[in-house]
Amino acid sequence: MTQQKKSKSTRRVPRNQSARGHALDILIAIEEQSAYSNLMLNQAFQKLQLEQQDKALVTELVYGTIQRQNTLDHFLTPFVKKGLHKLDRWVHLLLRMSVYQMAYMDRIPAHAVVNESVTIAKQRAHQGISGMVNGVLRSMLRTADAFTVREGQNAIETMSLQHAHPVWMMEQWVKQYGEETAARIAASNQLPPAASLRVNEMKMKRTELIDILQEQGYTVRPSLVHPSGVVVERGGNLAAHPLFQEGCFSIQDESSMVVAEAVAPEPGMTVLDCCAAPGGKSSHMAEKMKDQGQLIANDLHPHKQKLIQQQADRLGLQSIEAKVSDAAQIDQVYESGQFDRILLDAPCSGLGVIRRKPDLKWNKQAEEMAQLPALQLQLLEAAAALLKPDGRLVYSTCTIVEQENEGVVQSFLDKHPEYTWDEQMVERLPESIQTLVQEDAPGRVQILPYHFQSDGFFIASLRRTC
Ligand SMILES: C[S@@+](CC[C@H](N)C(=O)[O-])C[C@H]1O[C@@H](n2cnc3c(N)ncnc32)[C@H](O)[C@@H]1O
Repeated sequence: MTQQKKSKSTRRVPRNQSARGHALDILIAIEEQSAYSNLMLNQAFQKLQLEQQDKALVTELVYGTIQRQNTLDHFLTPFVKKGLHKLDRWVHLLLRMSVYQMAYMDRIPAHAVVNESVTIAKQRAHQGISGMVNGVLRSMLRTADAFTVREGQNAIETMSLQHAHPVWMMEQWVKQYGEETAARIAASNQLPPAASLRVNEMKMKRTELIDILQEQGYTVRPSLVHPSGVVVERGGNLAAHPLFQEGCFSIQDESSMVVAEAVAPEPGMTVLDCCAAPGGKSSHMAEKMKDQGQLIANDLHPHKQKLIQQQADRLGLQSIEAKVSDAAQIDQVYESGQFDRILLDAPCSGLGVIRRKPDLKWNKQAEEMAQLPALQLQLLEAAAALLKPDGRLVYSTCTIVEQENEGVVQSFLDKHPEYTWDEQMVERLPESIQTLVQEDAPGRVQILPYHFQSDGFFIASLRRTC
């Protein structure tokens, strides 16, 4: 988020707001409260009761303005003579949001953007500010290359402006993946995420769900990633759908669905999910077990236990037991060698889900991320003590950072000769994902956000030999 800004805003808060006015209020609230954009949008929508069309516009303006903030500032800088850092926070955000519409939203005519932005400025402050907003936006429109990225000081800086990511993050990805792949990851992070559903095969077939939703006017298609997945291209909030309430499907990203395939628990087994809330993968595993056996769904935070239980109740899954404990000490809670399968879906930097949470990329610090592998290794070691000989331990994250993924697993294997890569994992994965597995590394897979326009995910499977 931006560092500048006078803490006291000079704005008045108008009543009867337009969709753009609401979007500006949400952007201001996100900055002032350092809040997550998705949570802030949900909260605002509950209060505002907007039409579906306005909701879509507000969502696009909020996500787009946050997604592209460094590029938008780059475009604005030559036109704001006193410097962006001297603007009031809300004026800066209004300018960013206006430039986002002019540079990236074809369907809104530029003059309409200027007029609307000037009206918003007039409603909130004195004429000087609306005059400045008008002047800046109109001179941008008169300048032929106002919305073209200029060369940065080096190739990485130029990429960071073109693809709207912090320089340090682009640097890290170029080092790990090379320039071309890093650019593809960053470019795909700008695309809006599609919603996807996982059908509960205990209650319904995927084709049945697709037929029902299509008849009701939703635009849906089978997932190319997972055989139980359904991608929703148009139609609205499915969390309110009666079939969701009846447990016929869950809302889950397509990459997330692959994790339970790697674990592949069977009916009657004893399974531990170490970091389970809100319960997406626990419920998927329980469904695969046909709800027979015992699935301990553990999380650190007591308030999240309820989320897991609600999920299990909605889906009618009796085999899930929601528990609370610190997974770093979970070897003190259960007997060693107790579990047939263990999943550690570890807390991570989340850099695979930037499409859903664009604020992540501006808030994360490289130093803070550097602490994660030590914690992840500690969690993996505690979990590993609980697995039966010949059992399976799956480690997954929703990040694309090598140190948190293969790096953690390799450090673990170096210290634990009783564990080895599970080379059979590849055979259990959906065909689409098998194509991503490297021939010489069949026990792990890195899904990148551009592969299927789903979340970036790392999945590794380990086998206990003795
Ligand atoms: C990636 S999320 C898990 C998502 C979950 N597996 C699902 O599919 O719905 C990571 C979870 O780890 C939990 N967590 C973080 N540190 C933990 C710890 N030390 N012990 C147990 N859980 C922890 C967080 O509360 C968070 O819910």
